[in-house]
Amino acid sequence: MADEQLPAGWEKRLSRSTGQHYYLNIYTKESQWDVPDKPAEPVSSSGPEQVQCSHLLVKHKDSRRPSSWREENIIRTKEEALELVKSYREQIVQGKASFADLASKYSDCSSAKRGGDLGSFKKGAMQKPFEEASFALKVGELSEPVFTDSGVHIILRTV
Ligand SMILES: O=C(CCc1ccccc1)N[C@H](Cc1nc2ccccc2[nH]1)C(=O)O
Repeated sequence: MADEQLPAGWEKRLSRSTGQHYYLNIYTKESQWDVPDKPAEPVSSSGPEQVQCSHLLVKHKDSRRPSSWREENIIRTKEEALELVKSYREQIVQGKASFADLASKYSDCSSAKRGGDLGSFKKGAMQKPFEEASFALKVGELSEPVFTDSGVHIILRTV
C-alpha cells in the first residue's frame, strides 16, 4: 500500500531505534509494525452516551409502589420475586420464550405494553443499580437479576 493510502485514523511513524516505519492508531495511541488494512475505530473510553433497553420487572411487597397493571396489591416477598425473575430469565436463555413475550405478560411495569421497551436513556435517568447494569451490557446482552427500589428486574440492552 503506497504511503499516502493509509486507512483513516492511522499515522505512519519512523522508529528511531530501528529505523523501521510503524503505524500509530491516533485514537488508542497503540502502535503496530504491520501496515493497517482497515480504519482505526474511535474508542469512547467512557462508553455510550445513551442506551436503549427493555426490562421485565417483578415487584414485591417491599417495592416502592407494590401495585401494577397486573396486580392491585402485590404481596409476594422479595425472594419469591427473585425466583420468578430467574425462571423467566432461564426460559429466555433456553430459547423457550422471547423477552418481549414474557415482559408483556409478567412485567409489573407499564412498559410491559411495549414488550418491556423503555426507549433510550442517558446516565442520570434511571435508578442507579438499573443504570449501572444497563450501561454495562453489550447490545443484545441480557442482565442477571437487578435489584432496585421498584423490585427485581432483568434487563435486555437492545441498542
Ligand atoms: O417507572 C415506571 C415507568 C417506566 C417507563 C419508562 C418508559 C416507558 C414506559 C415505562 N414504572 C414503575 C416501575 C419501574 N421502575 C423502574 C426502574 C427502572 C427502570 C424502569 C422501571 N419501571 C411503576 O410502574 O411503578
